[in-house]
Amino acid sequence: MCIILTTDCAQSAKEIMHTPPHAALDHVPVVDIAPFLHGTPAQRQAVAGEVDRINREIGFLVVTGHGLDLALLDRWFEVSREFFAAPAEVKQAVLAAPGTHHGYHAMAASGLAAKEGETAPPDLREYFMVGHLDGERLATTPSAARFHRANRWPSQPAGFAAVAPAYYRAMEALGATLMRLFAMALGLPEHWFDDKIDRHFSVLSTIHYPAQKVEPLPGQLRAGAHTDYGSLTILAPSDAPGGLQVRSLTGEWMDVPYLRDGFVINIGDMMQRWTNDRWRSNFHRVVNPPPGSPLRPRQSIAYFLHPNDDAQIACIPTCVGRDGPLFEPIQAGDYMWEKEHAIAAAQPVAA
Ligand SMILES: O=C(O)CCC(=O)C(=O)O
Ligand SMILES: [Fe+2]
Repeated sequence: MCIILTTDCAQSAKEIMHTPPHAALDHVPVVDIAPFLHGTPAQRQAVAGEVDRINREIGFLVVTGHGLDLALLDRWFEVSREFFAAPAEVKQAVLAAPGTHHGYHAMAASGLAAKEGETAPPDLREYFMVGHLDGERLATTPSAARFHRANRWPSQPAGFAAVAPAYYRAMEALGATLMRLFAMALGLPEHWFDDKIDRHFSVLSTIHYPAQKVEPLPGQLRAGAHTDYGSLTILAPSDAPGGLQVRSLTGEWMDVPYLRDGFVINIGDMMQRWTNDRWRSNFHRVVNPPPGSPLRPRQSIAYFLHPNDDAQIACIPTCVGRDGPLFEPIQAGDYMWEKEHAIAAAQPVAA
């Protein structure tokens, strides 16, 4: 593929690649993206430069100024809470078929740390996943049909089937915006990713971590340490004890700050590979509430942005560096399929 860059742009991308490492971040930074959305070219570039620096170091940031309607987020939290509180048969009726995302995933039935080869007990959470809203139409080839299918909606609560798609659409829009910011951060034309995500197989997961009335098993967490495996994740956390932590460069766990209007954005393994290891897909986990804290559940909502099934994940031209591409090109869907099957094979037995 031929990428046309202006001399300035190519030069600055090259300089970024060879900038010596500076003081490591010891916190997850907050970035206001309003100047990227509404600012001058220089203001937009300043946000992009900051995002590049953060993604190279820790691959996690909290984004504000995104313009998303928080009332929609609150409503999605609310209908999700009602769904998780619904009778068991309501949840069982929409149980995800084995090996698929779409639908309900039962409490402590899987563990994220298993993906990293750990033998930790299953995670103390249950979740419901929504796939592309036009999944049936996009399942045009056997390859695409691995990820695309019809969504299923629970019979309760009544608002679920309307709120979930509305939130999914808001995430599609924010995801596309962030990919444009990422393109600029990588010294690419702003719309470089657009045609690689226009038939995406992103999944939205609404997650419930119940109040812990019984002590967890040794080594058992709300979500075990893992990296995400897509291109980027947009997470809406909630403010409750026992939250999200990210690993620092020196190996310590850092709490991710909670902001009412902040989305936590992180790089996944596929984006690390796409950027030829320029950006970091970092370890994170959700810890248990500290002993003695009030008994409270936690909710979060994660949108995992995956490109089109047939997008080629080959070293991005501005990321080649001195040593050339580190990885073979791979089709996005194949990459994900291999990852997910490795996880399925490594799952602990449900408690
Ligand atoms: O619930 C959270 O805060 C994070 C969840 C997470 O990392 C994941 O589902 O991949
Ligand atoms: Fe994660």
